[in-house]
Amino acid sequence: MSTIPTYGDKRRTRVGLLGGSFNPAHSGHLHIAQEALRFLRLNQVWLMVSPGNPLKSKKNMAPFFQRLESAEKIADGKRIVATDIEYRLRQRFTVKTIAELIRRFPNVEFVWLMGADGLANFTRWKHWRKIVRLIPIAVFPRPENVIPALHSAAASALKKYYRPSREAYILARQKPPAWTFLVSPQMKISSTQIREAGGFCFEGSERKRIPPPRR
Ligand SMILES: Nc1ncnc2c1ncn2[C@@H]1O[C@H](COP(=O)(O)OP(=O)(O)OP(=O)(O)O)[C@@H](O)[C@H]1O
Ligand SMILES: O=C(O)c1ccc[n+]([C@@H]2O[C@H](COP(=O)([O-])O)[C@@H](O)[C@H]2O)c1
Repeated sequence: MSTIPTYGDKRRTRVGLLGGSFNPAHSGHLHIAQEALRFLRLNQVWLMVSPGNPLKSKKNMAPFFQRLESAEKIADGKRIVATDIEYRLRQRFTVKTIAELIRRFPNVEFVWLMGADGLANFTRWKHWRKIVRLIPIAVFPRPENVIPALHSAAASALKKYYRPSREAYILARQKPPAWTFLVSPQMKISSTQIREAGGFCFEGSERKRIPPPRR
């Protein structure tokens, strides 16, 4: 069982937040977590498993704890940590999660990490402009999503806050709004692909097995 990470509570650290459904986790997630550690000079990346993406259907969504387990499998528990913190906070909206994390971890410099598909849809997220004011954002290229992301309404609205990829190493220290689009290798893999190939099977009800959320 993952707990709310406390590493960074007392020390000044830089943490990348990779929010996701992880339905299931895969090498694409691991790849961007590793790239983020390196390019953004982070101390940790938290694979923050969503209790339920507000924009995604519950159909074909595995129970939370199975998705958490799959994120734990790709994590190393040191620099890449799978966390159920959003479940414990009872939060599904990123804006609220980030505000709460900033409040709870005053010494941590957080960066939001997402694939190019996230930027392409970003204006559909609740209070997306507020998210941008709360936290620097690093976007990772993803096959078939680079052009839609760069031509998205969000990219255009946030143009003046764009920082070149070569400055990624200071992004975590920058006062938001600030975002970058990393120049890094792309991985053609998705959870959808894995599910469609029958690679993530789940059955039964999670309700029987899991304790109620703790805060
Ligand atoms: N191959 C990849 N390259 C870049 N970013 C990725 C990749 N896979 C996932 N991500 C990013 O990781 C975060 C979590 O993704 P998610 O858990 O939804 O995986 P997914 O493969 O996109 O899932 P699905 O196919 O079910 O939509 C998102 O910001 C997403 O853009
Ligand atoms: O807050 C929102 O409105 C919102 C809308 C869509 C996605 N998100 C978050 O984006 C992250 C990636 O989601 P997903 O399902 O594409 O992996 C995850 O942390 C979601 O909670 C958040």
